[in-house]
Amino acid sequence: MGPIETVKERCRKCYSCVRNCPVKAIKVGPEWAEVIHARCIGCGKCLKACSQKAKVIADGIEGTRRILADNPDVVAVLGCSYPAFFNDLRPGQLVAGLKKLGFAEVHEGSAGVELIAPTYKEQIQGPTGVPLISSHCPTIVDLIERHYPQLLRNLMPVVSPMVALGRFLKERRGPQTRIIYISSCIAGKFEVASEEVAGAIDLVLTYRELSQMFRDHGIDLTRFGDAAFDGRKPDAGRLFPIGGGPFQAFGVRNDFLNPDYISTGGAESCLELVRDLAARRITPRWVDLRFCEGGCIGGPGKNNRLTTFAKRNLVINSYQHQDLPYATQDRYAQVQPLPQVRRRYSNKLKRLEPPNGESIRKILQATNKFVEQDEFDCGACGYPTCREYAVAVYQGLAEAEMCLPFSIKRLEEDRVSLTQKYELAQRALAQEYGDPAIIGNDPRTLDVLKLIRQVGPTPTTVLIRGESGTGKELTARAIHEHSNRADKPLVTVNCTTLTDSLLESELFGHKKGSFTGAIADKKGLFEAANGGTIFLDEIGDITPKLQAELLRVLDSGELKPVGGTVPHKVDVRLIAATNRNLEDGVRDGWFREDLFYRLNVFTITMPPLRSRLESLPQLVHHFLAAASKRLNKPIRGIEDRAIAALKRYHWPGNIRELQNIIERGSVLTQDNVIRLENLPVIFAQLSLDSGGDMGNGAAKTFRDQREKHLEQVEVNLVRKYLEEAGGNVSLAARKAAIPRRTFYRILARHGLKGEDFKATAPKGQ
Ligand SMILES: Nc1ncnc2c1ncn2[C@@H]1O[C@H](COP(=O)(O)OP(=O)(O)OP(=O)(O)O)[C@@H](O)[C@H]1O
Repeated sequence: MGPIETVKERCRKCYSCVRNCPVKAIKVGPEWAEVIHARCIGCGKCLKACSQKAKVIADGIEGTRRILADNPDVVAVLGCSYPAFFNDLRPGQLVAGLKKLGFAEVHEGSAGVELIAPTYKEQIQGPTGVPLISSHCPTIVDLIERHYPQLLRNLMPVVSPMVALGRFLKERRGPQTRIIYISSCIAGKFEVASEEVAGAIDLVLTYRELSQMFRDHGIDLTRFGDAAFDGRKPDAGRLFPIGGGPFQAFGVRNDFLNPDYISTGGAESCLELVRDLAARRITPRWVDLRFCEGGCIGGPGKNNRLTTFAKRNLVINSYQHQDLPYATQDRYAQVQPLPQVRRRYSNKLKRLEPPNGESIRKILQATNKFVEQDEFDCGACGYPTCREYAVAVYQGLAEAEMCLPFSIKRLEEDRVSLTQKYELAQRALAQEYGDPAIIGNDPRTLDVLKLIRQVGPTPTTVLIRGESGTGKELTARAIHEHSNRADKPLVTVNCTTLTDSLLESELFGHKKGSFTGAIADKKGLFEAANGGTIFLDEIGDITPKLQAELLRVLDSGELKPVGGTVPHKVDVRLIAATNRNLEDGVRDGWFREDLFYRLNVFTITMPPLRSRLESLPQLVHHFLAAASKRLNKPIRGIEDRAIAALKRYHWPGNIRELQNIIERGSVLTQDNVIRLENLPVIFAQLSLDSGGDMGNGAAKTFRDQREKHLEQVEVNLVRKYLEEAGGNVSLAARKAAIPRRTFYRILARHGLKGEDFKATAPKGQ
């Protein structure tokens, strides 16, 4: 149990505490980041850094309540820095409030400074041997005991003013006295529990906790009159909490040019100085260090909005105006005999095993850092460099997911891999339940069917070429069906959906540990297709590196998984497809010539739909039947004028586009017959351009034809606006820039309704 605890449920693992902890005393686990008490120096940086308030100071309120309830003789000591934090109250009001809470006496902690001053003076002025480091800041003591034990003998062998005063008070009042020290310092909570000084102070309460107690008891200090302090009245000790204050308090004459005496505060400066001392780069006589910026007035135990300088002024002011109410009791009048103030320190360093170079290399590689340039030292993990982070991972303080660039990349890879798996699953379903028939009775489709029948039963590699949506995959399936491998798997891979490295491992498999995330051996798709066929769709999109590997597999018939050393035989027939011009690729250098010739053994070129329009009606009826089944809707047929319009289109998306249009029309039709109106607007236009029948009988005369044309233009426009507006008539009227009522009239004239267009939100058709 230490002074800083973690509220696990609040921790969001943002690593802010890791980033801000000067001694890296935070261990990040799978769910939260917690303080390692043996390494913690109680500086409170993590408290300030945690926006979620997941780091909290061990509560002192409950303990104080218990002590007050069980003992009649409880003394409150206000830490030296209190004038900087309770600036909106008179000190006498604070004393009155503390007495109201049940404290028997109230003392100023700065009185403790006088108790240690003689020993300090003696030490500083005597032969020192090594540079002395003041020991009144418990964070500095912890820093040296836990992280720089080589400086133990530099630590001033004297207790802090807090402990000295605690001992003094107990000696004067008897051991039944309980002493609560109220401070800005949370490391003091640590200090009072340490073996060397145990018993002097019973509990340390922060200023914030004291304020909370006043609130809990409904005590409004501003209404209180002044009560007097009971202890010894301090003098220069009041300057102790600010940087440089101890010089004054201990009567050390300091000149800023004198390198013998140094006073500094703040984590950075203190760490720098401690490192300098540890490395013997400087040899002053005495250094006065406070881990908090500006001294104890920068302590984390209570926030107020004042700057360090304003707080410093308040402390100086309290020293200069010695008019506080005091009623020093007789037993404290004499400072002699002084309490025992000497103390020793112990080595509390918990050395964690350092990793060797090989372990660091492995950890770095596990987060995609293979060469020095991969080490960004971005600091997002909380460690300033990737190497320090790797050491932390080795020592169990950090985990791989903390590396942000690595995690982002892995998420991206996972996304791509899931997309691929989803596609594979979809294709498998289509294979299982889809209709593999190749429809068409035009000469070019019949040629394709003939080639399929010829090449199917052979082991020959086939390259299928053609525009998108012309049926390349369907053809690949038909070849497999016609082969003597039909009872073996057909594995389809879309080469565009995977990154190069992922595709290689998907195709050829990988060995455990061969790259990040390769947590076990994995078989590749080539192996899954063993005995059957592999269909590599969009083969024109694979990189030259993978082209080389593919060529090697095709030539040798042997497979080597990523990270593996031993190749093994596979018996797989390859069918590849592309809509890219591979000859251009060979010429421009993005496709290997040798692979091109290896694939181009038997080529089937799929004709575009616009060159086999004779088969369009047959295809339409095929897709109608399929849509009818899928939509569970008894579609009876399609109007002739709709077929005629379909035939006039140039079909850039080929058969897939036709299939989609028929499915859309099947959704839209209200009488189970697909009409021209159920097709995208462009088809009505095509029908019009052909001078075709608009559906109301033949158009004979010029006047009739013009009338019909104009009407049809109007219908088309209105339908377009309605489609764009997703059936919302008001919106469609606004888009058309005509009054809503006029728009309604036009709709009524053509028998159109807004709701018929609800499912036809704009698709750019
Ligand atoms: N002749 C055909 N008869 C029946 N359906 C066909 C025909 N040609 C294509 N299709 C259908 O059209 C859709 C597209 O076909 P396929 O996926 O095979 O085309 P593709 O050329 O491989 O397309 P892409 O290049 O975009 O991968 C599929 O649903 C397929 O079933």
